[in-house]
Amino acid sequence: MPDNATPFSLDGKRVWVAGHRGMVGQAVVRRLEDEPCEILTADRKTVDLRNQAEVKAWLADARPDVVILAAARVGGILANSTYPADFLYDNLMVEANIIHSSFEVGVGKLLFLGSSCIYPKFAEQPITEESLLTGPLESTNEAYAIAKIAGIKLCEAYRQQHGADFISAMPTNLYGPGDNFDLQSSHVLPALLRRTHEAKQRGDPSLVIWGSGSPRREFLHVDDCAAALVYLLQNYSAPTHVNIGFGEDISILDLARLIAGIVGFSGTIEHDLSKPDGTPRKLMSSARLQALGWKPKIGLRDGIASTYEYFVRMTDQPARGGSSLRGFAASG
Ligand SMILES: NC(=O)C1=CN([C@@H]2O[C@H](COP(=O)(O)OP(=O)(O)OC[C@H]3O[C@@H](n4cnc5c(N)ncnc54)[C@H](OP(=O)(O)O)[C@@H]3O)[C@@H](O)[C@H]2O)C=CC1
Ligand SMILES: C[C@H]1O[C@H](OP(=O)(O)OP(=O)(O)OC[C@H]2O[C@@H](n3cnc4c(=O)[nH]c(N)nc43)[C@H](O)[C@@H]2O)[C@@H](O)[C@@H](O)C1=O
Repeated sequence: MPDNATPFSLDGKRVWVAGHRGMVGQAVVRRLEDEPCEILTADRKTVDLRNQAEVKAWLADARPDVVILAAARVGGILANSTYPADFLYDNLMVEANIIHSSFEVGVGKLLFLGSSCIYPKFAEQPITEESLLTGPLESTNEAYAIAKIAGIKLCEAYRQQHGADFISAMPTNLYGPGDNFDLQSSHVLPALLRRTHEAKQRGDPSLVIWGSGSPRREFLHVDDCAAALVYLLQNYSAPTHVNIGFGEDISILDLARLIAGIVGFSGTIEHDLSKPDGTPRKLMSSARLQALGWKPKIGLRDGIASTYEYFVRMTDQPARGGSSLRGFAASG
């Protein structure tokens, strides 16, 4: 069987999960523990992925058969719009270093993770893979989106020029255990879980959400995302990137109401209109992935409820000597 044929077996393979400490990386590691492969990891102190020499040396030494590129500078709407240079530079460097050096050391299969923000701001809904580069991007995350589009194009180019089996997946907005709960830099779902929990604890009469509440987003549990990523590794080999979505979207106001119900907060919801709304709607078509034979299992209500249990468990820990909840100590 040629190297880039499907199905691709992970049996006995050495798989490097780049970004294994992040929300997606942790979920991918959990999922790969069910496969007969060897999982390789390297933390930021060992390899700064923006540093070409460090990435090259690490890959030349570790010699993975498979690379899952789940490392990136990631953040919500405010972080993206406040630090565009960091989001563009870091992500371009991480992708370019890992994709190029993986090719040089002969990695057999590489999976690059992009994001649904690569699509035009006013793309037709649900958004198909063909919408890429058909219109202007949303300004709040243009820098990040351009870096992610460059990553897709790098994978396509190494496939076209060198026959490398490099593929790309575009997950929708994700949530779950291991998420960043920092109120300034996080995405909406972890931010609202934390803010609603704290409002309930304080007995606040109201809760503030950013923007008008009218934008619609599609949310996928990170364990479903990890399952889809491993499925794509095993069953997909082609130039076109593949959307990974949940199949339904929800307005931010309805998400806030859903979270309030799960947390048990009965106050009112108010709006901070100084904060951006971002793209009005982002519902992807996952028809290509479904045609390959994969669909999600975790419903939004159940997924949020289990993520809230995780959050409460983690926030309990300072009393017992220190929290491992990401972004918890850093914000107010
Ligand atoms: N979260 C979401 O809603 C979505 C995420 N994605 C994509 O999924 C991927 C993972 O995202 P997610 O898990 O949420 O992000 P996280 O921020 O949780 O994790 C990112 C990981 O990348 C590592 N990393 C970043 N920069 C460097 C660097 N210079 N050197 C070494 N390691 C680095 C971080 O290391 P450290 O722990 O040391 O900081 C961290 O482990 C990204 O490609 C993202 O674009 C796509 C769609 C939605
Ligand atoms: C995954 C994806 O994530 C980002 O794009 P986004 O979907 O716009 O991000 P978000 O989750 O931060 O916001 C979604 C919506 O929710 C509203 N909102 C309300 N209240 C809070 C709140 O408290 N925090 C945040 N962050 N948003 C809030 C907010 O105003 C917006 O209307 C990019 O990083 C992008 O690059 C990317 O790939």
